[in-house]
Order: sequence, then C-alpha cells, then structure tokens
Amino acid sequence: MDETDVIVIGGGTGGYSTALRAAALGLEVVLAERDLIGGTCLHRGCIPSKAMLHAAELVDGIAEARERWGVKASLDAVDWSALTATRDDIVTRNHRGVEGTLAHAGVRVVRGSAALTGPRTVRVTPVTATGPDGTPGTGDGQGVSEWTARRGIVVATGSRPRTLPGPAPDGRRVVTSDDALFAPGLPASVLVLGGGAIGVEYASLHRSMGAQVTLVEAADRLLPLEDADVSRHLTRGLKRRGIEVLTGARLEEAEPYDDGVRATVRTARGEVRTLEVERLLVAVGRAPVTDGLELAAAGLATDERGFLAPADWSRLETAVPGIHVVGDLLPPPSLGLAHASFAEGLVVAETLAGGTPRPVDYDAVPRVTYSSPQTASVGLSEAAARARAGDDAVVVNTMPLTAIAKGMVHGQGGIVKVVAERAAGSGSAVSAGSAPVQASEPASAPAGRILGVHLVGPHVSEMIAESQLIVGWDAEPADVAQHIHPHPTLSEAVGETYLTLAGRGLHQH
Ligand SMILES: Cc1cc2nc3c(=O)[nH]c(=O)nc-3n(C[C@H](O)[C@H](O)[C@H](O)COP(=O)(O)OP(=O)(O)OC[C@H]3O[C@@H](n4cnc5c(N)ncnc54)[C@H](O)[C@@H]3O)c2cc1C
Ligand SMILES: NC(=O)c1ccc[n+]([C@@H]2O[C@H](COP(=O)([O-])OP(=O)(O)OC[C@H]3O[C@@H](n4cnc5c(N)ncnc54)[C@H](O)[C@@H]3O)[C@@H](O)[C@H]2O)c1
Repeated sequence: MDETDVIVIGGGTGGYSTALRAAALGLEVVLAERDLIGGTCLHRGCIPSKAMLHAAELVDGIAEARERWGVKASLDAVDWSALTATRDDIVTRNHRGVEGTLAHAGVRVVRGSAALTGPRTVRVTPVTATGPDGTPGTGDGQGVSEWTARRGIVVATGSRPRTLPGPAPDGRRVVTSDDALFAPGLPASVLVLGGGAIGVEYASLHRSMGAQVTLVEAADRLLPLEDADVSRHLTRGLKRRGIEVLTGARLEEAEPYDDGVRATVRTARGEVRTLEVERLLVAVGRAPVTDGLELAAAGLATDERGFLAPADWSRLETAVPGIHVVGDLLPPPSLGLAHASFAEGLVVAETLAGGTPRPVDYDAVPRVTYSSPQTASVGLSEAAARARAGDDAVVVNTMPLTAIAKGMVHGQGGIVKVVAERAAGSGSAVSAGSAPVQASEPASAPAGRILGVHLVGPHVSEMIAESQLIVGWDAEPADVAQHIHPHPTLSEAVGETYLTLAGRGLHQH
C-alpha cells in the first residue's frame, strides 16, 4: 500500500481542479480517472457543445446577413465531418493542455477505476477502455494499486445522462446528449425532451442547422429554475426562430421504427399529438455516478436520489471526516455546473491543506444558456427574492435590449432585469414598464442591495460577469451607477438599469 496526502477520485473539472490546487499548496496528490481527464465538460459537455453552438451562430449569421443587411449570401451546406473535426481538435488540444498542467503541477494520474476500501484507503483497478473521442488517457500503466491518504479523499465521480423508461438510447434514433455528439450527422427533424439547459441548447443548435425542432418540457416553462421573465423571453426568441415549444407537456409513448421515432405527446391542454421525427433527444437531467465506488466500505451512503451529500457544506466534507465531495455528485444547492465544480475544488483543496477558505456562495454562481437567444443570470429570481425578503421589500427594473442602439443593431430582442432590495424609507417601486424614478429625487432612490440579475439576448453570456461581482459584493445601484459603460454596447442596457434604480435614469422611460 502506497501513501500520499490526497487521493482524488475522478478527473473531471471538479476532480482535476481539486488536484491542481492541492498540488500547488504543496500536497502530494494522486488522481484516479477511469476514462479521460477532463470528464464530462471537456469531452461530452461544455466544450464540444459550445464549439457546435459557435458554428450554429455562424450559420444564423448568414441568414441575418441576407435578410436584414442586404448581403447576397446563402448557405450551401454544413459539412458535419468538417465541423466535428474542428470541434474535436479543440477538445483534444484542451485535453492535452489539462494533462500537461497536471503533470507540470506534479499530480500523479493513475488510470483506473477507484473504489473506497476504508475511510482513508482506495484501490485503483486498471481499465482498458479508451474514451468517447478515441484518445487514450494517460496514467502510470501499473496494475492494481492500493493507496492510503494521509490528509483525505475527494470523491468527484460526476454524473451521466438520466434516461426514462421507454426505448433505450440507441445512438441513432433515440439519443442522449452524449450520443448526439458522436452521431454521424444532424437529423432533419428532432423532438427534444426536456427544456433545461441541455434541451434548450440542443434545440437551438439543431434549428440553426436547419432541422424541424419540437421542444417538450414537462414543467410549465423552459428553464424552470430561472426567473419567469427569462423563460418567457427565451421561449419567445426560440419560437420566433421556428422552434415549436410545448411546455406543461408529456411524452406518452415513443416507438422507434426504421427511419425515426413515432412519438405521442400530451400537450398542456390535454390534446394528444403524434409526431414522426428522425431523432428523439432525451435531455431530462443527469444522474450522479457512484457505480464501482464501494462507498459503504468507507461508511458512506448516497441520499435517496443517488447524490453524495456533505455533512458540512462549508468544507464539502461528508459524515466521514477526511472524505470530501465536489462537482455533479453533490446534491442541490450545488448547481451541476463546471465553474461551480472549480470553486468547490478550490475550497476542498485549501481545506485539506489546513486552510479555512470561504465556502462556495451558490447564490452568486452565474448560470448561462448558450442558445440563441442566450440567457445569463446570477443571484435570486424575482419570485425567490420576494419569497425570501417579502413582497414589499423587493424592487425590480426591466429594460428591453432593443431600447438601446446596439440592441437594435443586433435586432434579436432580449432583456436586462435587475432585482434589488427596496432601500430603507423608499416608497416608490420600479417595475417593468413603470414610470422611471425621477432624476430630481436621487435621495429617494428606491433600490438597495442588488439581489439578482437576469439577461436574455445576444452575447449575454459575456455580459454577466460584471453583475456577478455586483451581486457577490452586495453592491447597491448607486455604487454601480457611477461606473460608465462603453457606448454603443449591449452592456449599456445593464448600466442604464442600474442608473434608473439609483434614481438617475437617463434614457429609460
Ligand atoms: C451537454 C452538456 C453541456 C454542458 N455545458 C455546460 C456549460 O456550458 N457550462 C457548465 O458550467 N457546465 C456545463 N455542463 C455541466 C458540466 O459538464 C458538469 O457540471 C461538470 O462536467 C461536472 O464535473 P465533475 O468533475 O463533477 O464530473 P465529470 O465531469 O462527470 O467527471 C467525473 C469523472 O470521474 C470519472 N469517474 C467516475 N467514477 C470513477 C471511478 N470509480 N474511478 C475513477 N474515475 C471515475 C469519470 O470517468 C469522469 O471523468 C454541461 C453538461 C453537459 C452534459
Ligand atoms: N450552459 C450550461 O451551463 C449547461 C449546458 C448544459 C448542461 N448543463 C448542466 O447539465 C445538467 C443537466 O442538464 P439538463 O438540461 O439535462 O437537466 P436539467 O435538470 O437542468 O433539465 C431537465 C429538464 O427536463 C425536464 N423534464 C424532466 N423529465 C421530463 C419528461 N419526462 N418530459 C419532459 N420534460 C422533462 C425538467 O422539468 C427539466 O426542466 C444541469 O446541471 C445543467 O445545468 C449546463
């Protein structure tokens, strides 16, 4: 049995970030990975999907150039194999980069499937499989190894697509987000089941590439965890692009046949619709991965949904002292997002090195959907703010992006919505479409601390960063309003929204 300071199980974003930070703090780290370093995000999630969505944006640009700007351009065809080659090259280069960074940091990567054998011990059994992109992972190439962790063990085994009873994914007609990447091409028609981030992004991608798309969501709105106005404006934007959006709808039956899938959907109004589509893409969430981990050997068990919950959220430490958990294996309020897992990795590594890092503030983690239109949010939705602080304690200011010149240039609609605490002693409320706060009354500016910011529209993924600092630093509109936004940019709409909430509105009326 070999000894090390820290053993990390799983080399996705959660695991490798923990390993890197722990090594940087001088700890000896072993990282066990049974597939490819980089995990879901790099090989089957964030990176390949955003690469394809970038190509989709270029395709949409051709239509916009022709229809709005008089550019005599047309789309001949999308060469799927060229598109996926570029995508895979980006993934491969990132994969090599992360492996190189780990090696440089001195992290020892052991290729194999890890199981707990006690509260401080792990066994790693080699696996022979290569990853989905065919690239072999790195490792020591040794046989079964047994490790004792002097400081602690970090479980970062992530998640996989959740499937439903009914036809199993076959990689061709019924697919998950994993299979959709490696399918030989894009279908002419698709039913996307699930209107969370994956469903919305893949519906958007397929539509850009010319497919007929029906998006079916069981809840009464898309992105049901986001602010209701985000769902509303996103739905409007997707419908404008020709995507059929059915919310409050259920898939009753799906029957694969030679060339596709015959699906029966019950709509919110109780109508039964039969759709024949080339592909059914199931995007109904992700399930935590713990198979082969042998948690019980360390005295651990998952919760009823399969997550490994920490007993101490501030240190992300389980009920067994010294065993920590990061990433998609965590239940809510963790968010199933790569950047949340990076933050969790930092907290756990610094804890294991003897520090007392600030816990992750899940309310302040930005959430982005890279569809067309995009959505980007941070902090509380209006409903959550009202539920937490009370109806009278909240003010809201919403501004359409088309109210500013750059929004008109883009011509895609969208909104900036800011949710804030009502300032003490302020009587007036600001809300969508209401009269602006008078500039002559700056002392009675209605808004205090900013609780949430919600954006829908083009490029808003790149615009959320300032609001993330504003929410994270408990800023008030008056603190922000004096900082000037460049003209003409979409970000001006954010600045103008804060100006109004500070009682100094310029253009908003
Ligand atoms: C289509 C899609 C798009 C996404 N887009 C985004 C996005 O744009 N932005 C964003 O923030 N998030 C996005 N996500 C979510 C993001 O991918 C996850 O939150 C993130 O990958 C979680 O990282 P993790 O380290 O917890 O788990 P994973 O990345 O799943 O890594 C876990 C690793 O553990 C390994 N493992 C499992 N069991 C064992 C074992 N017993 N022994 C050894 N190794 C083991 C696995 O092989 C895997 O490599 C997306 C997800 C999907 C599916
Ligand atoms: N841009 C991003 O940050 C990004 C992109 C993709 C994925 N992710 C993350 O990956 C994870 C998985 O994403 P996801 O979209 O699969 O999961 P999700 O849980 O976010 O959304 C799943 C959706 O499917 C719906 N649903 C469930 N069962 C259904 C059914 N039978 N019929 C119709 N609808 C049904 C749910 O109501 C929900 O809205 C999430 O944590 C997500 O945040 C993030």
